[in-house]
Amino acid sequence: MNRARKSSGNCGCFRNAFCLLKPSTSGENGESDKKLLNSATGIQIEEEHTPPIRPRKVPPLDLNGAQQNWKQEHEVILDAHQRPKSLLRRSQVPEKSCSQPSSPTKKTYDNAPALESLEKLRYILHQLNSGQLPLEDLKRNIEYAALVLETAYMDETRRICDEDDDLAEVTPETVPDEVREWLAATFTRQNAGKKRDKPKFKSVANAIRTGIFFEKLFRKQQAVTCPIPPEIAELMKDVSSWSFNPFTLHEVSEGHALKYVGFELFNRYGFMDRFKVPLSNLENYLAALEVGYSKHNNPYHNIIHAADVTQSSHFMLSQTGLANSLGDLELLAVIFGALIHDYEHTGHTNNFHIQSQSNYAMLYNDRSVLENHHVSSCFRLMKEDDKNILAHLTRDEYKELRNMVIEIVLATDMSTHFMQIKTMKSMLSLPEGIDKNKALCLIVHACDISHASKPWNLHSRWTEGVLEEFFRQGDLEASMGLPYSPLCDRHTVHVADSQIGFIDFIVEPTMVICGELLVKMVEPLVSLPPSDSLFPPSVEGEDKSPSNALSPLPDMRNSSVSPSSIRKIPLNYCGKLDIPTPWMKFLHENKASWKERAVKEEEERKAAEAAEAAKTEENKENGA
Ligand SMILES: Nc1nc2c(ncn2[C@@H]2O[C@@H]3COP(=O)(O)O[C@H]3[C@H]2O)c(=O)[nH]1
Repeated sequence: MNRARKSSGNCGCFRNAFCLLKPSTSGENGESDKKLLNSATGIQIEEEHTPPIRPRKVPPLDLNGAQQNWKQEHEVILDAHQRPKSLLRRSQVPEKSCSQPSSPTKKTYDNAPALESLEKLRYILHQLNSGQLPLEDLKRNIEYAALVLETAYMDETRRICDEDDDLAEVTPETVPDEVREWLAATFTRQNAGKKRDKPKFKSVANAIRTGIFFEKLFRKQQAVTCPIPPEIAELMKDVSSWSFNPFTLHEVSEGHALKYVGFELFNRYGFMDRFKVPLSNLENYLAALEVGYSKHNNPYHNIIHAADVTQSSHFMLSQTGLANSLGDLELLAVIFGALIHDYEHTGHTNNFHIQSQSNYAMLYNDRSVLENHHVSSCFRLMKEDDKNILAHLTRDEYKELRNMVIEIVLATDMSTHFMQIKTMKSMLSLPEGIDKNKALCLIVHACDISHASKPWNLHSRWTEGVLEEFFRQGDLEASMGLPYSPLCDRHTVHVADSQIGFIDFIVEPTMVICGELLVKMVEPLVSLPPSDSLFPPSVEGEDKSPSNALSPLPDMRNSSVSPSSIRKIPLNYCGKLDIPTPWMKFLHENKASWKERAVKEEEERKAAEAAEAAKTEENKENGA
């Protein structure tokens, strides 16, 4: 069999070839550009002969001659197109294996190296099964086989680009003169200014086709990442910190905190490639979310709150080791659920909607009125093709994700709070495992009220916002003749006391349970024998639902983030599991701050009451 034909071309990865296709204004010697362009892309600009691509020289490893014997026992049977059809022992091999009829005009492409590497791979398998193949040999042979297959692929690619009959697809009228001029001037480095005979149609058409071909090939190979401007990327260095400041992000991004938290986390979790999320759809979807979160100008339930809850959920997943026991779909459910969880919040409580018999209350029969609206309208948004970020999920993946996201968003309804805590407490006390969906729901719910466990500068700002939102509702209730909802009468609320109660009875118990939940879910990963991967091996009969599908996280070599930053297990210097719970420290600090303020507020109230009493007294005397 003849060997693979050699070329003088650079057969680097497709990316190199693609770069050569960029309009080159540089380059001293047009000839060398042409040669590079020809060999890397197979475009016939002027030369008739198109040299094939040469595989990088990697000497195949002789598996100490044993392989030769193995080859003597086996024969790779080729089909009519010289493609490996089967691998048979010699005794079963038919008399004459068919071979591709070679025609003088038709270019023949030699599959010998590919076949050889196929045999090698089969032999390696054979050796592996008998446990006789050293790892080093395995590595070098697989590397060689991969190179050969890449070469075969490049040759095949050239064949596609070179075929005359395809040119019919690119009809002359689709290549207007100015494009032709540009292509000739760009790809052939002829002086575009002076009059010259037109380049051959075939080479220009090839240039178009090959450019499109490599563009697609390049995109396919290139991990899709959402664009993040440098000043935002700088802030995102803290995106995995519990003290991340979403207010600063919102200011620096000029009101797009949610968009950039979405972009950053979709990049870090590799969702764009894993779920083939079209970048423009994600941009459109996040923009629509930001419009929804801004609809009612809420001082609390707005873009920044959604960004805050999403970023806090990211911390829970990536900094505690939890991500290691979750599949890609579960990770997406948490991040996506957090992004959408308060979409188009009206700035009122569910109780207000029910008492005022609002349209939403009618629509959802007084059941988790706002939460139903959030999740329903966010899935409806994706029915618009240009916002459908889940378009490329399989049917099963979509079904599974939708189910998890609905549960997560509905679980942010405070009316389910105590039931969630009670259920989780009992699950934690039992030896059986934790219901994963309930765990994810609790994580996002905890993040939804977690600002009380953030640094004071953040918590105090959130408190202002949420209470102002309560007070606006109270003003509305008063104007509607409705009784004030709890904490909504701006004239009577004791802010510090109410916050101490919020922390003591709601937030702290939730965060404590969260911490216990994380230990229960992550500890088993650490006690696995070191040879096991970080991902629990699939147990016989375990459901193979899409959410358990795990894929390696994106190659973040070009980013400041290493894959381990999502799926790292927090161990201390003794190798013991040490899950960070920064929220506990801030909860205690914030409670102490509120206690101090409560004293001051009480003093101020007393002073105000005394002054009021004195004023009343004075009025009496004057009046009397
Ligand atoms: N009292 C009090 N309630 C809060 C605070 N932050 C959030 N909440 C309430 O917790 C609820 C969580 O769910 P929502 O976001 O729908 O609405 C939130 C508010 O009603 C706070 O700082 N103080």
